[in-house]
Amino acid sequence: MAIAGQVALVTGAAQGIGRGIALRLARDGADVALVDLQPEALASVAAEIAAIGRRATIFVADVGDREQVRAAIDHAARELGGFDILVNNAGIAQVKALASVTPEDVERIFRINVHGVLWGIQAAAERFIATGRKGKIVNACSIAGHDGFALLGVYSATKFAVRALTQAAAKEYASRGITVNAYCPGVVGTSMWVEIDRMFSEITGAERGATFRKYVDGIALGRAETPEDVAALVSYLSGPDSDYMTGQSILIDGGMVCR
Ligand SMILES: NC(=O)C1=CN([C@@H]2O[C@H](COP(=O)(O)OP(=O)(O)OC[C@H]3O[C@@H](n4cnc5c(N)ncnc54)[C@H](O)[C@@H]3O)[C@@H](O)[C@H]2O)C=CC1
Ligand SMILES: CC(=O)C(C)=O
Repeated sequence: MAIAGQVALVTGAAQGIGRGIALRLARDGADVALVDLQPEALASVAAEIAAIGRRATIFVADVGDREQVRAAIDHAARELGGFDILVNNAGIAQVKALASVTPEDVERIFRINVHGVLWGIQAAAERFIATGRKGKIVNACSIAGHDGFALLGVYSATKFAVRALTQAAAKEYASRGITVNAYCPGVVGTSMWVEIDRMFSEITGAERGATFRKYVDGIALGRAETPEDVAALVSYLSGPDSDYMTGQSILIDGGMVCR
């Protein structure tokens, strides 16, 4: 119960990895603010957290909008009585050949995966400094933030950008006792991968499920990752055992990409 009584805010918490992280932080003893675009799914995760015995509050916000991210953090602090941990998890993927990428594609993906992380870092750090908290910021990166993947070029670029923001923010806020790290999952069996697999099929003609299986075949530990695998690392990065770690983007991918 290393973070018992602390308040965490998780974006993209309605499903997949974000839901897994929110439930894990609640089991670790935190009260959790759940942010996403999907109110009904958020309410269902909030009910799961209540069943664990922790408080949850939901807030519908688009992480690509700076003011909405600020409002979400204000809401969390007001409803749950503080603010200690931000997990910038929300993200989207697109599978497309670089030759076909449009300015609209780039703007849409960067707006959520990169701007969303930046607005979260800004608003969280400002509040941590104002309240004297040595807060924790944890960002969603990816294996694609360590290695550029074919047909996932723009997505990969966003995750390299998240690594850069994580490093810069860690250095800017270190003197305030705020740590900033990122988790880099491999192939997690969520809706995102169902969608990635579908988009690969459209481009390459591969049968549905084949791209997912091909990627899983490249995992040394021999299985796809679960949200719970990722949440275990986020739990560590959110708690006091990682107090001497900052600016790191940690691979948790079953040995797919070794650095
Ligand atoms: N699934 C995977 O294999 C991997 C995922 N990741 C990263 O982990 C994070 C979570 O991924 P998954 O859970 O797999 O995805 P997912 O697609 O299952 O869930 C993403 C959640 O983010 C929400 N979201 C999307 N745009 C939003 C916005 N503008 N504002 C607020 N919420 C928004 C969605 O409604 C959804 O609930 C993402 O940043 C992704 O890039 C990284 C490596 C691998
Ligand atoms: C979704 C994701 O980050 C990859 C590369 O699978």
